[in-house]
Amino acid sequence: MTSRCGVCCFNEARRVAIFGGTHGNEMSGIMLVNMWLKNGAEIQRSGVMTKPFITNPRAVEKCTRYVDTDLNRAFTPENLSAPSADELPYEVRRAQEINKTFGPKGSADAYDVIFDLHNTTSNMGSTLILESSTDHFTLQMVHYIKKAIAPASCPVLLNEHPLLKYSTSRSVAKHPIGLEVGPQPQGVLRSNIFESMRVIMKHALDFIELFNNGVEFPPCSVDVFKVQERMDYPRDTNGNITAMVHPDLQDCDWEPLNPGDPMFQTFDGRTIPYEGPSPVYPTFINEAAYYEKQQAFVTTRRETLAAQAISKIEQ
Ligand SMILES: CC(=O)N[C@@H](CC(=O)O)C(=O)O
Ligand SMILES: [Zn+2]
Repeated sequence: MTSRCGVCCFNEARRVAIFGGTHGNEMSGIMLVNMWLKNGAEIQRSGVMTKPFITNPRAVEKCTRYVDTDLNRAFTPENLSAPSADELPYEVRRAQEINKTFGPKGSADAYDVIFDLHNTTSNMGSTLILESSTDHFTLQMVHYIKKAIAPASCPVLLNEHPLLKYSTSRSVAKHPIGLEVGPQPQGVLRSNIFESMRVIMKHALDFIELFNNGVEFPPCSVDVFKVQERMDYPRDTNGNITAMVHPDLQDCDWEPLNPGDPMFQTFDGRTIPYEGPSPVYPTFINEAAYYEKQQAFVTTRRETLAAQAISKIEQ
């Protein structure tokens, strides 16, 4: 990136990948990518090479989140630099292969943009996930997508948390972006979720085409939900959960949770309230994959980010 008069200049985004099956039981992304592998006409844009790719084929085959370890946590410097060996967990070997093909992570050779398609059992709608508040290219892209799908909403989750941020598959790209659409049960394909995901991808690729064609995007602001804290279920000393997400909180992703509001309900009907100091916006409420990660939901706060003007570097 270079800068002139407050405009961030980026190279054209020529190499773009769409990942599906980072989790092998999140069906909409898998089905879309498989469909585009057969016929990629709808994801083609002039001047852009868009590569659909199944990231965890063994997990997809078994329709399970992962085989040995979560691929979407595996792109750490340690894993990516480990000497290749058959004894490594399958997903670590796979992360190394993906890093070779689409990275190397952090290098000039890395893909420009990677979209990573996920589904959640939570009622999150179509959510875009960002890993950086200072990547003006992705900020402009999410601003474009939000405008394009309005009045439908498209919340943006920003995960820059020093402890809760993880090493995603998409993180090998210069501009990583996650797309999380729900609610959809694991292993189930829902047509409304599939279509929402497809529409967002259409607008995202349109944005890249406009950018490559020289359209300059003026400064704008983007409302995001910034990750604050992981909230676990109440558990007994054996680690078994002793309460459920409260019915008043279930499905209420992105709605304010105020101090004193019901949060969990014990099996004998007692309510456990939220006791934080101020309102938060919960999301990933009751995500199936997060029971093993000791997370009932994650709290966020609203923030408005400033996106600088962007333009392509003229060659
Ligand atoms: C439900 C699920 O898999 N969510 C994703 C979110 C992301 O891609 O950042 C994950 O935990 O990896
Ligand atoms: Zn996922």
